[in-house]
Amino acid sequence: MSDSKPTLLVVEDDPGLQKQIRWSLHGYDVQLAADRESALNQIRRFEPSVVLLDLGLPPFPDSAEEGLATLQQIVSMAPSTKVIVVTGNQDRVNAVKAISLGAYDFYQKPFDPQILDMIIARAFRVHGLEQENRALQQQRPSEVMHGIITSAPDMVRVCRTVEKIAPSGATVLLLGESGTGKELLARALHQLSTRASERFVAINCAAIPDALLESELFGYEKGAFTGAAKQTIGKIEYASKGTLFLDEIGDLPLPLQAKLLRFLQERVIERLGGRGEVPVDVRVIGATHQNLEGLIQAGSFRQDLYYRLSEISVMIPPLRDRQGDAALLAHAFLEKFCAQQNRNLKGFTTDAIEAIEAHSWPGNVREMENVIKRAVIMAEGAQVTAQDLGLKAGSAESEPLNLRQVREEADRRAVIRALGRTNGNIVQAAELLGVSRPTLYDLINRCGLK
Ligand SMILES: Nc1ncnc2c1ncn2[C@@H]1O[C@H](COP(=O)(O)OP(=O)(O)OP(=O)(O)O)[C@@H](O)[C@H]1O
Repeated sequence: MSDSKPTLLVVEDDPGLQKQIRWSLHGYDVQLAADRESALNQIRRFEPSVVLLDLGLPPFPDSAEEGLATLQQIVSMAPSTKVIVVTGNQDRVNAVKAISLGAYDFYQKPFDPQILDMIIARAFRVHGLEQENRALQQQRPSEVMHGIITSAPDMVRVCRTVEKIAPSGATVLLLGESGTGKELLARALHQLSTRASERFVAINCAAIPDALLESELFGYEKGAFTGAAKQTIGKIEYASKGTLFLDEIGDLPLPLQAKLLRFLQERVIERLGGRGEVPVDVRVIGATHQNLEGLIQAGSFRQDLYYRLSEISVMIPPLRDRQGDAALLAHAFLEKFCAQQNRNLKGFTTDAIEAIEAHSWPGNVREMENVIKRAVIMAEGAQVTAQDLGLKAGSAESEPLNLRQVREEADRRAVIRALGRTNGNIVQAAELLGVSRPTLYDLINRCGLK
C-alpha cells in the first residue's frame, strides 16, 4: 500500500482480470474485492473515492443482478464515491440502468487499460473537485450573523457595527428601506446583548390605529376607559429587562412621541388611568424606512425624540447597492424553499441570474424572498428560469474614474458577480471568469474580498 497513491477499489471476481487490472493500473493503490460483501467491507475500510465494479458478480456471474444490487448499496452507503460499472460488450441496457441507479460512468468490455485509465482518472478528478466544493461551501462566510446572509462589504460593515454596539445597551435607530432586514438586525442586537435571555418584543407603530397605540404601549388600569375590564400591561412593561423594538417609529403620532420621550428620559411609565409611575428597565431599538430629518422639518417628528432614539443610528443599505448579494441571497432562499417545499431544483438558469442581477429590488430582501418562494412552487423544469421568477433580464453598469480604477473595479465586479452566480463556488467561478483557481484566489485577495 502506498500513501501517496489514490485508493481504487476493484470489484471483480475473475482472478485473471484482477491481476491484469492491478498490473495495468499501477498509478493507484488498488484494493480488491470479489463479491458484494467483501466490496462493502473494503469500502468501509478504505473509503475509496472511486470504485470499478464488474456487474457480473457471484452468485450470479452471468447476469447483472448482483452487480446492480452491490451498486445500490455502495451509492447509499458512500454517496460521494464515484462508481464505474464494467459491463459486457453488448450490455447497454444494464449500463444505462446502472447510471440511473447512481453509477458515475460505465465501461464496456473488452478490457482496454488506456481507456479505462482515462475514465478512472477523470472520476478521481471529479471526486476531488466535488470534495473541494463541499469544503468551500461549508466555510462559505455568507451568513455573517444570526441568519443574515451577505457578502457585500457595506452590509458586512453594518453587521460588525451591530456586533460592537449590541452589548452596550445603547438606544439604537435602524434606518433603511422596507424589507432591508431592520427587524432581523434588531433581533441580532438583542441576541448579542446581555438581555438575550429576556424577551424581544416587537411592535409596528404603523400597523396599530392611533387610538389603540397608547394603551398597547403603556398598558392601562382597570376602568381607565369603557371596556377596560382588568389591569393590562403594555408592550413596554412586557419587554421589561429585555428589548423593545419599535418598528416604523416615524409613524408614531405626536402626543405619543412626547410620552415615549418621557419614558426614554426618565425610564418610568404611567399606565392609562393609572396614578403611579412604574419604573421599567428596557432597551429600545427604533426603526423606520422614512427620512426622519425630513419629518422633523415638516413638523411631524420631534427633534428631541430623534436625538434620544439615535444614540447610535445604523444605515442599512438597500439590496440594489449590495454588490453580489442579490444572487447570493437568491441561492440561499432557493435552498431554503426547496427544502421547505420538498422540491429538488438545480439552481438558476443563466437568464434567471441575469434577471436577478438586473432587477432593482424595490422591496429589498423581502421581495426577493417572496419571488424565490413563488418560483420554487411554480418552476416546472429542473432549474428556475427568469420566467418562473416573473422578472425580465436587463443590465445596468456604472462608469469609471481613471483607467487603473476602471480595471480594478471591473475585476472586482466580475469576481463578485461570478461568486454570486456560482453561490461562492471557487471552481465554477474561476471557470466562468476564464481564469485558473490560483488567479481567482489572487484576485479575491487583491480586491479585498476575503
Ligand atoms: N441579509 C439577510 N439574509 C437573510 N434574510 C434576510 C436578510 N435581510 C432580510 N431578510 C429576510 O427578509 C425579510 C424582511 O426582513 P425584515 O422584516 O427584517 O425587514 P425590515 O427592514 O424590518 O422590513 P419592514 O421595514 O418592511 O418592516 C425577513 O423574512 C428576513 O428574515
